[in-house]
Amino acid sequence: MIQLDGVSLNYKNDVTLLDNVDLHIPQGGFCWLTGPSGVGKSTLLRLLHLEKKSNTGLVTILDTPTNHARRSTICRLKQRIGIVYQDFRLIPNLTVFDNIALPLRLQNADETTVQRWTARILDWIGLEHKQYTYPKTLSGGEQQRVAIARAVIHRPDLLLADEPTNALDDYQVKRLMDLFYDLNDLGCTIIMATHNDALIRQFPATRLKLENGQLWVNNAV
Ligand SMILES: Nc1ncnc2c1ncn2[C@@H]1O[C@H](COP(=O)(O)OP(=O)(O)OP(=O)(O)O)[C@@H](O)[C@H]1O
Repeated sequence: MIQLDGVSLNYKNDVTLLDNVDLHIPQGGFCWLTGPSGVGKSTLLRLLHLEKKSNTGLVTILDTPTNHARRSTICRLKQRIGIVYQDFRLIPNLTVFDNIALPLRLQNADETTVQRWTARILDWIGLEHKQYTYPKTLSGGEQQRVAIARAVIHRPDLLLADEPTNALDDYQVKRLMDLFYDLNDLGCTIIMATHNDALIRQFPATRLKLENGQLWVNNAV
């Protein structure tokens, strides 16, 4: 379960992005996060990923109150979260294989598991032939597929995705949504920021709309 109670958030001397926001998402929920450009969607995802602290209010992630949590608790929680950044944030001096394998290695998975799971997901994203290359040699769409693979390889309990379809073609978008639905069926909570209304219409789910510091929740009919 994800819960925000009276959460406010702003960058120094800047407008309030979240103004006393309450939110409850049950485990296994699937939500679209929408709102005009610059309204704070990426920042909200960073808050849920425990990279950014709120100014006030309580933040509960995967049933764990985080405000006064120890650093070790936060580290363990973060290992249960997958995130696809809008700008991918692949690690430039790691190969495609090592970028994707990173979450498993951070969990100290044994190397046989690392090799097997990474090979499987490389096959799924169609980039086995590029596994020994570095991110800067990839196209935007290829980088996005690597970022998606890295976000899901450790089967997270919470998946945060910031416009993960931007650089993908229609075929890849359909496969991505199938993957996200499969993960969601396994109990993963998914929050996906998008500007793509057609995608939302095609795949109805709860819609969180962020505007003027308020988060409006619309359940899919
Ligand atoms: N590190 C930062 N320091 C100061 N201000 C920031 C920082 N990161 C983002 N902002 C500001 O916070 C506001 C919200 O940015 P954010 O990226 O969260 O919006 P967004 O809704 O995701 O936008 P978009 O849809 O265009 O991706 C913007 O005005 C942005 O300039």
